[in-house]
Amino acid sequence: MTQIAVLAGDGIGQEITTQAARVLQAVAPDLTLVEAPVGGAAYDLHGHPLPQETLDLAQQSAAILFGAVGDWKYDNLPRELRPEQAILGLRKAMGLFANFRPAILYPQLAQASSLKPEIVSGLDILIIRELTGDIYFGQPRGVRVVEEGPFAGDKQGFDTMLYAETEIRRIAKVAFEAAQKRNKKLCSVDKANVLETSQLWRDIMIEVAKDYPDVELSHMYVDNAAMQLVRAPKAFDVIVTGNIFGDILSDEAAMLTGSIGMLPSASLNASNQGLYEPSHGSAPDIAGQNKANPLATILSAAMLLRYSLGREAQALQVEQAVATVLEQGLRTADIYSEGTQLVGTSEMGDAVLNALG
Ligand SMILES: NC(=O)c1ccc[n+]([C@@H]2O[C@H](COP(=O)([O-])OP(=O)(O)OC[C@H]3O[C@@H](n4cnc5c(N)ncnc54)[C@H](O)[C@@H]3O)[C@@H](O)[C@H]2O)c1
Ligand SMILES: CC(C)[C@H](C(=O)O)[C@@H](O)C(=O)O
Ligand SMILES: [Mg+2]
Repeated sequence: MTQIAVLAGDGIGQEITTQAARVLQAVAPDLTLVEAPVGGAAYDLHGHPLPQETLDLAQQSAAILFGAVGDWKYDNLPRELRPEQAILGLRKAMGLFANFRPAILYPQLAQASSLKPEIVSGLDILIIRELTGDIYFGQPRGVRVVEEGPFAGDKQGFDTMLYAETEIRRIAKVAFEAAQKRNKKLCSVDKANVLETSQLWRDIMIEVAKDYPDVELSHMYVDNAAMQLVRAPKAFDVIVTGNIFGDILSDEAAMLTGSIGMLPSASLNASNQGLYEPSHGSAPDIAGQNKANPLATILSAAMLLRYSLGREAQALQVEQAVATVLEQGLRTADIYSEGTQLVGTSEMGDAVLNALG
């Protein structure tokens, strides 16, 4: 029995994972999908965003299909009880350090992108984001009172950006190997002109590059990368970067594809156990209205089939079905343009199911 944990979470999480789970079950009826609460939904039920039973289920499953967590109503809880701790906790507990965020423009969506069609048409880039280190997890962090200097007596918030050599080396290897399978161009994004963490990152990238002479390594500062992503995104092939820069750049790249509702992701650990989720959040502003685009989650399910289960043919079947519904002109509100047909979340799911062939 191959078990998949389905963790829907909050906001649009339930709506989008319902559609992705239907698609997954249709292409792979042998999979056993088991649901568990996570995020704010789990806090409401069990007083914790990542209950032990949910973590156990995730760890015992072949892969995890994840929706999204978070809602403004939990923003005043102590940090360790906020919904976002569930996804951060899963990444950390399962060692899911390698996050793949492919930004691919489906030709049918060239009009939906906020950039001119000629800038984005044919776009196919891969952002590889380190996911278990950096300022997200660095200690110490907290709020203290400043003792001296111009701000003495003030409360001061602080976080620590750090990366160990091993953490950089292992994400570098993943990125070079991914680049080898594509156009053999890897751009490492950092802020080495200012940050020690980034200088070490760059030094290790250069060192690891020696083992991959067929891959062309370049470096770019993150501010420039943010600019180049909207100026000439097709100049990139694979981007590798740290946790916080990758978070920001992947949302930016999402818009190149027409909508954040189109960007899937895979988060893998050393044994290719994986968590699959859209790159977007729980979108509380449109939750419960059948408006959310489920395609990023459906495409995440395709990545699950490919990366955790090695089922390339089924993954392609799902991706082809997504291309078909876009070709048919069906659009959720976020990717709608004149002359196309506006549909809701569940209708989009129905259409993908019908297109599976
Ligand atoms: N991995 C995760 O679970 C995850 C990721 C990002 C944000 N969050 C959380 O989500 C909550 C909302 O955060 P936010 O508003 O900054 O980001 P968000 O990604 O949830 O939403 C940003 C904007 O994009 C729209 N959007 C997002 N997904 C969409 C979809 N599938 N279809 C159509 N439109 C979509 C939303 O309506 C909103 O206008 C916060 O609590 C945040 O912490 C969770
Ligand atoms: C919800 C939040 C913790 C998360 C992150 O910052 O990693 C999200 O923005 C993402 O991109 O998956
Ligand atoms: Mg993010």
